[in-house]
Amino acid sequence: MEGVDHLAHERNKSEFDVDAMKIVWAGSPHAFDVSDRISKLVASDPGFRKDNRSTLSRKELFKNTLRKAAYAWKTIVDLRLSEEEAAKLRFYVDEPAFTDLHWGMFIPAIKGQGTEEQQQKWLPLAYKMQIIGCYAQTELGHGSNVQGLETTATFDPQTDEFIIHSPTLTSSKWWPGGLGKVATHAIAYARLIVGGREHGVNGFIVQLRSLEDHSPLLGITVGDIGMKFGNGAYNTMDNGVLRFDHVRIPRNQMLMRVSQVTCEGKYKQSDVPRQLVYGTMVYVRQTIVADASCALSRAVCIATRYSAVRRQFGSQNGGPETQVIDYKTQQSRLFPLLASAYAFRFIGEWLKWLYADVTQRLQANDFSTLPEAHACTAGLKSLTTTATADGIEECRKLCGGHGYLCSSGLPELFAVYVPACTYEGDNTVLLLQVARFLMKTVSQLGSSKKPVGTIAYMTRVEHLMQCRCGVQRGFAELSVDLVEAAVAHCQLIVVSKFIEKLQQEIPGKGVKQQLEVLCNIYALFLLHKHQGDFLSTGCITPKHAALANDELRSLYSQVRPNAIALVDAFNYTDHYLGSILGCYDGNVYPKLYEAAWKDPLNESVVPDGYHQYIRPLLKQEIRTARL
Ligand SMILES: CC(C)(COP(=O)(O)OP(=O)(O)OC[C@H]1O[C@@H](n2cnc3c(N)ncnc32)[C@H](O)[C@@H]1OP(=O)(O)O)[C@@H](O)C(=O)NCCC(=O)NCCSC(=O)/C=C/CCCCCCCCCCCCC(=O)O
Ligand SMILES: Cc1cc2nc3c(=O)[nH]c(=O)nc-3n(C[C@H](O)[C@H](O)[C@H](O)COP(=O)(O)OP(=O)(O)OC[C@H]3O[C@@H](n4cnc5c(N)ncnc54)[C@H](O)[C@@H]3O)c2cc1C
Repeated sequence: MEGVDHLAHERNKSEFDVDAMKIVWAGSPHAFDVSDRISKLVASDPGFRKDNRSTLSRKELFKNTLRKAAYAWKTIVDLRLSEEEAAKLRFYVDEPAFTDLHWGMFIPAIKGQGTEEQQQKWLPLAYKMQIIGCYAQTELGHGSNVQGLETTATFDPQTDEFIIHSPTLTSSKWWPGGLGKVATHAIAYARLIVGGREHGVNGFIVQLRSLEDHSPLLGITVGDIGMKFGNGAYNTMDNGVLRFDHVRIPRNQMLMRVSQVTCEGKYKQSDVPRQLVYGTMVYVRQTIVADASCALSRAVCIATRYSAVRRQFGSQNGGPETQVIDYKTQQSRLFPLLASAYAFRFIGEWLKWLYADVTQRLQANDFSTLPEAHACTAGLKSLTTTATADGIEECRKLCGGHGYLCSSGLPELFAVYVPACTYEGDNTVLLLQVARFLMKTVSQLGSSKKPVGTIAYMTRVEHLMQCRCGVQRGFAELSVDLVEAAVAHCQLIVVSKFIEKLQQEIPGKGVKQQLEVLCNIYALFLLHKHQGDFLSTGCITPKHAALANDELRSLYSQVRPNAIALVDAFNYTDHYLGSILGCYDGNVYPKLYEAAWKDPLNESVVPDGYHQYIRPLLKQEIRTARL
């Protein structure tokens, strides 16, 4: 029945203060207030409805996305929302759109790689959305290999301009979000050529479309690259293709914080690492880690609530069947994902601190922690997105057949999420960067340069020094093992930062105890999953492995009575979850049944096509094959 909380009996089992846990999950009382207020604002406004997406054509879907983005901007302006509240509103609108790239990459690129003067010119236009930007780096022929990009930017000293050109088909920009139909400007990455000499890849602000009638400017060929995975999903985003035919831009539209070109045509490299040109990717990778905890927690919330509602087998003397959340196999699949959602939340908080710290250091020309920041953002982006994509699929399977319905919210969540394993850096390519960082650290063991921070533990692996003198097989030859080592390194960081989180003052009855249980589940689940490595390297004995498995079972039993409360702590509205299986009141079956009849296919009792195709079949009016 509507209005009845079918999960009340589960919520009454909770052994901790859920409201206090909501603050922990949000990060602070202020952050909780903003999230709670904005999520309810979006949920209550029919202008942000999203339950019809799966029935729209691509063009209808995209136009609806533009409408929502404009409506969101009007809401932000009318309500005078702060930058923080505006970002939260776009987050809870929950639809990939050009605004992600405008706010999430175009503006950060100008802030990170533009000079003060360039920031003063372009940021006010971008903040007022008087221009709409995208981040055009990837090309048809190159994405991972940035140094392989082919677009050229040739300086013309006669006119004090750069000539931006796509010399080959494979140099066509391909994938940039927002580019296909909306962006008026791009940060385009191109090979800088001055006086016939190449100076690597740099970013250039290029106007693509007229601000009067939105038509592509002279020399610009631009469009959408076509349908992507899933129906709705990421098809709300106009990932685009872009070709330049000798497009001229003023010299002051090359982002010049890292490198400069003077009007005399002199190239100058600032005394900052060239890799700062990659700074926007580092920024986005750290936001992607926080986003992983959001996506995984959404899937876990749905699967946990539904696992408590769903009963299957086990009826005694006509009594109720067993809740599937009580099966040990369901717990062993679900609870490590619940623990991972919390673990990724805290590692996301730490990574945000690390990024802010390295950014502050960079302003003082202190580049000492840049390599570690690159390795951490790359590795943790890879680790958390892989685990989250796999976790969302596991949550779908945990919900049985109904998990495959669009009304479960899980297929759409999966389809929107999985490109995170690729964009902002293919996950394997990024792990190879971590592996390179680890090998460089090993090569420095024994020198005066002592490993600190997240690699401090490597001082204790002196034996690695010997292997350094051993048979040196190439990095490429050992890359599979090195990628595994990179994953292990990142997992150690996640566990360490979860433990550090527990050293902090955490208010609320039973809250710290619950987090300790989840931290132990996260760590012991990894130990169990990789016990072969731990045993073969002598890190643990078979007895330790058995003890760990026993402890895991005990920990699952400790989580069980708190599972619903632990996902309630995410404080997601039913609107944001977009899932009948995960609805707060657990009133699943009536909602599933009601939703079915809303499908367009049920607008008529007799389906279109019956008279044309089925009736002749049934009436044997179609010549049957000779028997
Ligand atoms: C790193 C590469 C793989 C290789 O680069 P290369 O130049 O060849 O370097 P190497 O030779 O490997 O290494 C040389 C040294 O440089 C060091 N290094 C490398 N990279 C970095 C770095 N980034 N920082 C620091 N140092 C670095 C390296 O360690 C070596 O050091 P050493 O010599 O060993 O000491 C490079 O090619 C690469 O990065 N490839 C990956 C390409 C990539 O990631 N592309 C991404 C394109 S953009 C994209 O995909 C966008 C997707 C959009 C998705 C949407 C995301 C959400 C939007 C944001 C969130 C929403 C916010 C909304 C807010 C709101 O609404 O308000
Ligand atoms: C939804 C989506 C949105 C995107 N948005 C943008 C955007 O806004 N702006 C933008 O510029 N780009 C964007 N991209 C592009 C994205 O950044 C690239 O696709 C990504 O960096 C991967 O590069 P690639 O496609 O060249 O993959 P490849 O590198 O071609 O990957 C193919 C395979 O090769 C392997 N591989 C590659 N190099 C190595 C190596 N050295 N060693 C071992 N294995 C290797 C990879 O691991 C992978 O298995 C987007 C992509 C997607 C899917």
